[in-house]
Amino acid sequence: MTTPAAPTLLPVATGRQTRARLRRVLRGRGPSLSAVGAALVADSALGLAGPVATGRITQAIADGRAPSALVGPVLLLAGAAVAAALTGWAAAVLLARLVLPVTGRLREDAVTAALALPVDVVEAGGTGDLVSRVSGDADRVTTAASGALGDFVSAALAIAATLVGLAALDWRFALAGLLAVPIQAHTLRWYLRVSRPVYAEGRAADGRRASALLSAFTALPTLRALRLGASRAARVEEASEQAMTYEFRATRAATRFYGRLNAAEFTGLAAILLVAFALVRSGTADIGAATTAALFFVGLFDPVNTMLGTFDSVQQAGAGLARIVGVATLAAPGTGGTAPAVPARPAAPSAPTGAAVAVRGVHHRYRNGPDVLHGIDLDLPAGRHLAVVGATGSGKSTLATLIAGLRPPHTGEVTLGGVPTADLAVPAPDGRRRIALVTQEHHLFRGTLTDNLRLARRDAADRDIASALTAVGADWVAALPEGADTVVGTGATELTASQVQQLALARVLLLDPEVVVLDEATAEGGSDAARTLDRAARTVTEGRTAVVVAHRLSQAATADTVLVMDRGRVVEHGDGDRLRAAGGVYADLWAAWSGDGDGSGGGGADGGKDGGRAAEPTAPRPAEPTAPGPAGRTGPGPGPAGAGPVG
Ligand SMILES: Nc1ncnc2c1ncn2[C@@H]1O[C@H](COP(=O)(O)OP(=O)(O)OP(=O)(O)O)[C@@H](O)[C@H]1O
Repeated sequence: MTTPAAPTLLPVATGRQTRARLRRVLRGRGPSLSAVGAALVADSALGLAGPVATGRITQAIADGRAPSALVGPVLLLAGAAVAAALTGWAAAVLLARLVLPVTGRLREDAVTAALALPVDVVEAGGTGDLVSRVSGDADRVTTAASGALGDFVSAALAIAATLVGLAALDWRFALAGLLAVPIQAHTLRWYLRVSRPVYAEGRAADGRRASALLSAFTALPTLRALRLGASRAARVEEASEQAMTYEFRATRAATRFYGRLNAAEFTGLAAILLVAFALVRSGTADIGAATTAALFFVGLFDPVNTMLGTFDSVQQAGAGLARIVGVATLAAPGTGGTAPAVPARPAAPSAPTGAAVAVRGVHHRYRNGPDVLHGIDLDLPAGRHLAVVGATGSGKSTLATLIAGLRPPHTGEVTLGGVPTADLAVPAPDGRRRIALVTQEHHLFRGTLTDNLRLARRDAADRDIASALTAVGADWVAALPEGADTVVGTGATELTASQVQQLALARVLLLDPEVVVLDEATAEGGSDAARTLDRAARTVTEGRTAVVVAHRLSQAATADTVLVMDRGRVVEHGDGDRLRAAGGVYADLWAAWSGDGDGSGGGGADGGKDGGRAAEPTAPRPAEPTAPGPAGRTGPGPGPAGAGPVG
């Protein structure tokens, strides 16, 4: 069987990291832990009352005593049963109260950490793997912690109490019972050796299956259009088969494990009965003690099987926990992969001083691919607007995501007010977002339109939402059946791509960031929708530092500076009017665009989309260093010299 092409899975935490994380979340819960321990110990001790009472009853009958002699043991039996029920119930409740907040916190931290992960880490790891960690693994840990863990501890205590009970009857009973231990220990060692890698590989196979499923579902329209459904289904099936293979292997190991445990039970019980026979014959023990000893040992079957059997779930939970903590170690800034965990909220970086953006010597590549940006340098003073133009694939969106801090550059630095923008993905201590990015991807969550906008600011008042909608020209909201309270999204009121884009811009207004990066290209140039979006974009960028990827040249017309990119390099940079006059690449693009119409937006800025004009190789002009311009602006000034390239 061949392995389906799989993304590099996210890392798994080491045992030390996982234990450290557990210690952190359990800190301050000592009293709850003690209460659970006390309830479990009491429950285990009460479990011995049954065999003791039965032994006494057997002895009374063997001695031919009056029925009244049975009253004491029967009362002991009944009392112990009631008390054991109460302690068992208390232990379960106390354990749930301890475990549920702890596992809830673990899951919450994993989700927080996952949301803070750099985009390229998620892309490299596969969204499916991430989803399987914060859902399947987190569920497994919760279930094991509230079920198997309690069973495991109470079984261990029951075993300890029974061994003490056997020794109290006669040390030889305890010794006979211990004969089963080497077989059990050997069985457990064998099982752990065999099953541990099976579980770890099984979890990884689950992650690959989830990734395959997720990518198939997200690409559904494309798969249908290209009739690729069958081949994609075959890949999902292959990933499922791999996951199933591990499940079969785990089941086979578990069956053999329980078979070997039965052999251990048989050996121990046979030894106890032989010792009992010898002790009764020699008069060292009576029938009652022999009965109690045999019942003690039989009573061990369940706890031993439970304890060894819960290794299954405990192991699975351990593997799941290590995978969850692995996400957290990646997300913890500056941990170097050895940090015990992410804090509840990742540490906020130092605050930027001002809203100027600086790009220094930036090269970027996706995973192991070739460089798609080659040595970009750029200075954008606070409050200035930069338009980025260039052919399809020239690196505009990549530069935009680096400036927005969605991913760190491979080499070089992108800063806002002196702080790397990738660190600013975490909101400032005052909850404010410094940078907002509006991309070409539209995200409309099913819910009311208001809910969709409150994603940007949870406490936004209705009037703030109304004024944000007005500012982006979303007059159509008033015509919806319930205005801003209308449920929108799949299966409800559907919105056009341009309307969704307006909502994305309205979100930026609510977010009120210092820097806005716009990389949206929904509307055809020259259409009413394009004009509305251009107006909305101007409103959103007003008073902020702005980077606009100009998919329509109309978007570049009002920028302070224009940056022209070609094949990952800056080939022109400067004032738009002067660049047009300079007769270079931008002038060509402008001519092509305005030639299509009257300059009101008839064509696209992407050379590739315009018949490949700007997609032709463009010879870079001699490099020019970035230097403060005459009016305090940095980078090539607006004069003819400014029409030259930067990088
Ligand atoms: N997530 C990604 N993984 C791998 N390669 C990518 C990724 N995104 C972009 N690229 C590659 O990086 C290069 C630059 O792409 P980018 O999207 O930045 O260009 P662009 O100028 O914005 O193009 P467009 O106008 O079509 O959006 C291209 O070769 C593209 O194939």
